[in-house]
Amino acid sequence: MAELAKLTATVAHLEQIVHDDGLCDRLHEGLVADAQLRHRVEEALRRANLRLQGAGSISESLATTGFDLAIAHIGCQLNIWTTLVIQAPTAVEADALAATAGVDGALMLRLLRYGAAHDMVKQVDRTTFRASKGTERLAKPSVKDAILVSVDMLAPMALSFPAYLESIKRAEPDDPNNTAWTFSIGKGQDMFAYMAARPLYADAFNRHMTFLQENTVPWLHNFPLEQYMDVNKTEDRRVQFCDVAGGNGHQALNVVQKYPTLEGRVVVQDRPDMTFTQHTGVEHVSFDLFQPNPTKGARVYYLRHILHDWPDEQGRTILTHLRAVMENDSVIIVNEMVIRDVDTRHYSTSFDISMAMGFAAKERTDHEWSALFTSAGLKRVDLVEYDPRGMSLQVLTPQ
Ligand SMILES: C[S@@+](CC[C@H](N)C(=O)[O-])C[C@H]1O[C@@H](n2cnc3c(N)ncnc32)[C@H](O)[C@@H]1O
Repeated sequence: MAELAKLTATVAHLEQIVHDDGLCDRLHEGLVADAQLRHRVEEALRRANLRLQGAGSISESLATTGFDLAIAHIGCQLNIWTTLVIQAPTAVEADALAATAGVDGALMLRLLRYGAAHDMVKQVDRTTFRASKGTERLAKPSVKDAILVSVDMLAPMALSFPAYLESIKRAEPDDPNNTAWTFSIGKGQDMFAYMAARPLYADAFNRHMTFLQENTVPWLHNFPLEQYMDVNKTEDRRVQFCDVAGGNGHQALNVVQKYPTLEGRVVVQDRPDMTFTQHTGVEHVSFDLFQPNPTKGARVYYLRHILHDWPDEQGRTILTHLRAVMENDSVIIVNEMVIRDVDTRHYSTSFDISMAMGFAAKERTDHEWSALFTSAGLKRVDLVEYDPRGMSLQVLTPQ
């Protein structure tokens, strides 16, 4: 069959990529610079793999879904990835790694063999391993943070989702006080309050939120934010940019860095129990999303990954509080996913389901966003998709 011959040639090309580190690195660099192509490659490889699998393969991959996460986490806990990266390019005997980590030698060999089959390490011979690109990635603090949050928080929450849905009689989740999270790990406490009481997770989560932007096209690259702020005005202490529930302020920092002549104030608001990173040029203000906003008349109120954490009723309250403190020339800029109605993708639908689990909230379609804004007395005057995975900027003014 001609199609099989074609597939054989495609697979041979992919195998060549997999086995040639230099080629892999060059392609990786190219994809970092081309987000559209990177997204197409990710989707095409993932979907082709799913489409070509038989029922047996699908049940095997579903049955082993959590294994990569578990082994990646064990590797972090035992410092396997960092040790291999420090030793690189020298290869290390499994026994030596086992002795350093205080683990049984035979077990270490099996963990490393799994790692080699899943691109976490490179196997040199029967008992020797060295760092690969995959090991370097696993050794990055940001990846370690994501693994920790996933193992201790997200994965257990996801596995409780079926039982939780039964407990709410299969309704669409819409109560932020009763979510798969509060039902399982949170034991009644919402995720933000849970993390605020546990700095290990709050810090990892905040660093993860900062890291998220590394995998998307930076929103400030092509967006003319200067149209909405007074970037060159002197002696004006008006708030120019207010990052509403901005976490540790990394987005506001990007604004200060992009507009060094910005004279007005840049403010980051978040919960009083949230620990902030101090950034030069960025002020911190404690606030509550559900109380009147203390920062009046800012030029820009910016919300990234906030409204997707809340159902419509709470989203409307958040926007109404902002609407109440806007001046005639103020805008709200919402940096969120606009999820497609059809031809949906892995990234956006995964986020959507995780919002349902964690917060009884959702990623919204174009239509759902418009309805939410209108219900809060706002109108959308611009919509720019800046990332191929659907991340978009929506500019709102009072109606
Ligand atoms: C998903 S994070 C997004 C953080 C930041 N905007 C970003 O894009 O990295 C949600 C933020 O909302 C804050 N938050 C949650 N509930 C809040 C409340 N009731 N009042 C103020 N901030 C809140 C959290 O502390 C957290 O920093």
